[in-house]
Amino acid sequence: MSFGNQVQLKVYQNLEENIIPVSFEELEEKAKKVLDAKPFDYVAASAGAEVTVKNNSKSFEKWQIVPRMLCDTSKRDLSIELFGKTLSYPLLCAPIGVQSIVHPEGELASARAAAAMDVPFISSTASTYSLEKTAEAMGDRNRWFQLYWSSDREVAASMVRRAEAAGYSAIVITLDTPMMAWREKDIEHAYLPFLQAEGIGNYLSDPVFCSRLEKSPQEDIRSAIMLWAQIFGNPALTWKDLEFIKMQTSLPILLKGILHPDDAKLAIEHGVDGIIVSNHGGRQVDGAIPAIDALPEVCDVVNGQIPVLMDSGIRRGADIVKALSLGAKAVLVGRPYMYGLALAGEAGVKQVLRNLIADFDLTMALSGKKSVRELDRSLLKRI
Ligand SMILES: Cc1cc2nc3c(=O)[nH]c(=O)nc-3n(C[C@H](O)[C@H](O)[C@H](O)COP(=O)(O)O)c2cc1C
Ligand SMILES: O=C(O)C(=O)c1ccccc1
Repeated sequence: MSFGNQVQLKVYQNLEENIIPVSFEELEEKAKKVLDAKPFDYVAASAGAEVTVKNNSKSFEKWQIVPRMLCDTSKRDLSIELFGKTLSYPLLCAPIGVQSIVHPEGELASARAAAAMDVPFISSTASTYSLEKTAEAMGDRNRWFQLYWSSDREVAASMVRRAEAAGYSAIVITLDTPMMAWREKDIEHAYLPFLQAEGIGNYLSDPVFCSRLEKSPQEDIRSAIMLWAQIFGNPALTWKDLEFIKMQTSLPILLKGILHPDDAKLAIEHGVDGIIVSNHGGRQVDGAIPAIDALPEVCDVVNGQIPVLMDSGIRRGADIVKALSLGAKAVLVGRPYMYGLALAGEAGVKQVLRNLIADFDLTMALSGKKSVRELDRSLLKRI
């Protein structure tokens, strides 16, 4: 038997390092065993009756790969070009807030793992550690900053400026979460880590945020938490407001949470540099369309003018092959790396990323494609 790829070879050679389950389902199950119910449910659960999160996965199954034969896939290229940089793989770590609830090193461990695997890390506004500390953990590796647009727009502007100064190379504005959705598990547990000051590291270290407080967060953490709760999201935002953020930075701006083709059109009209098709892993609008089903129409209206990325339901290599074949330039992995983090910190995240890349490379090759540029809709059949 021959090994299909270098990453796979590494997976086999490092069997003793295989410290976490390989399958997503077992990974989730094991994370459930080691974590307390509150943080586990915060990560695993979704909005409402959790219909959308289930359909995110089910809809991937509706798209089936029809592999091609005799295509010489002995040498393969997984790299892509994005905003003037070469990415080794069409994969990024999704922005995930408050990672310290599953592991004390939180985002710092995930960011180090992403850097080691040459996977860009998207740092969340709602991180436990500040964006500067996360940047420091990554050296010169590619990183993006995700913005939750505060209702105090000077706070939002300050974070964007800090991100640019700290070497982040793109800004992702998440549009689908101006407020937290109805998440039944979190309500049952009465669990919101932010109320214990977890996940607000970017605010506590922000000069504009701190200037709004009478006393420093060290002297009066309750007031800081209250202010955070007041200004976290901004449901009043409209397309016109994008101009303000664009004025704060020269970095490319992506909009995350696009599902409707008309919103994709508006995004282009308003001069953004990229979009991320996402339903936030089913955590916001329960009943929302699965992201993989929204992707083809969005890609049709975008028609190659700007890169379209996607997340929500990426679990295995075949999911990446399908998303890219439907027009995504790259995908974001979410919950799987949180479970890797919960089980084994930095090494766990590394293993999740390495397995996903190896699986993607093999699935692409066995489908008869030697580079991501060759993936298109002719490879898929919808049932
Ligand atoms: C625990 C958790 C926290 C998240 N925090 C953020 C966040 O701070 N900012 C953001 O844009 N998206 C956030 N997301 C959404 C992810 O970026 C991504 O859209 C989602 O995880 C994709 O779904 P999947 O994990 O089921 O694949 C979060 C998701 C989870 C599971
Ligand atoms: O939990 C989430 O999905 C999320 O996006 C979020 C929102 C606010 C703070 C932290 C995470």
